[in-house]
Amino acid sequence: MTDLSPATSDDFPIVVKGLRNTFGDHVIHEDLQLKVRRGEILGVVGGSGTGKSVLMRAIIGLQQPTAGEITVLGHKMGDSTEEDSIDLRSRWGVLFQGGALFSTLTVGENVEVPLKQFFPEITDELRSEIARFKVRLSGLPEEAAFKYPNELSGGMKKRAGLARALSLDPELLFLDEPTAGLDPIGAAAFDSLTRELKETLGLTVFLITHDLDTLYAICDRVAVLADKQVIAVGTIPELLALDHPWIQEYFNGPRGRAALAGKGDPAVAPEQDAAKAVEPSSTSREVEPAVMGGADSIDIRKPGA
Ligand SMILES: Nc1ncnc2c1ncn2[C@@H]1O[C@H](COP(=O)(O)OP(=O)(O)OP(=O)(O)O)[C@@H](O)[C@H]1O
Repeated sequence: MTDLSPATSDDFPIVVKGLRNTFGDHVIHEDLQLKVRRGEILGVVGGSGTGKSVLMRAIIGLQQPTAGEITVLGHKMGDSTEEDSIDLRSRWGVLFQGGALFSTLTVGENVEVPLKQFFPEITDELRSEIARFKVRLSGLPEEAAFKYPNELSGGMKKRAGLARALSLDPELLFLDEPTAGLDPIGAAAFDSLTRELKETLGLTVFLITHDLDTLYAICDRVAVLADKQVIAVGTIPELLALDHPWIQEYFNGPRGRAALAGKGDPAVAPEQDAAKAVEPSSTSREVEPAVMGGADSIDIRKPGA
């Protein structure tokens, strides 16, 4: 059985124990356990409808669990005072599927929304300057701050959503299928940006994805959701060593093998250069694949354990 007792918020900014989520009679999670390590990019995978987004929403307090305990940055969710929970919400950023930008606000104004909410004392001028900085940090040209979401390409919208997620200098970044709908070049550039931001800003990243290339390129570990639980957490080689049918089919199926073959393929480099041309001012760079291995890193949950 997975040992969850020594978790501290320093080592594990997110700890989920015995989580149960239901919608009426529909049980999504049952006794789900998960620990996210500080400074890692944790990829979260699972078939459609296995509850990846519900898990993310539960962690950030948008979904009230039926049972279980979620501790984020040392605070037990649901137990905090109003003041604590406001403080907590200012320490994470979320990029929802589709970006979830306000269509009637410019990109810059979108980025300013959390700043206004959490730091109302900041002057208009400073708030606008911070927003423009976050827009640039997300690999967009500064002029994009003055555009409306409908004037942006899909890739630029994702970056705008990322700029808003970064507005409060978060410690935790939640990304829900960030590369969905992007062409392979745009997706690779977004992956590079995620890795670069994680390294330079010291973020811990919870990344839901169906994108095998993303998993291979930037995730330190991967958590697999199936049968209402996180059935395994580890590096991809560690997961590949497991005899679980879904894991084998996912990573060893035709798409998994293609993603593995593409990893480290020298042809990737020119594509990523091309990405810079497609999305002006991209801060993307080629990233080294995440270091794999580490005997202590695998965490396998046996069904029923
Ligand atoms: N607000 C809700 N009310 C009722 N059922 C819901 C609600 N939100 C999610 N569900 C159900 O919970 C299950 C898990 O949904 P979730 O969106 O977390 O899946 P997912 O693993 O993220 O799927 P996908 O990979 O397709 O995005 C689904 O069956 C979904 O229909």
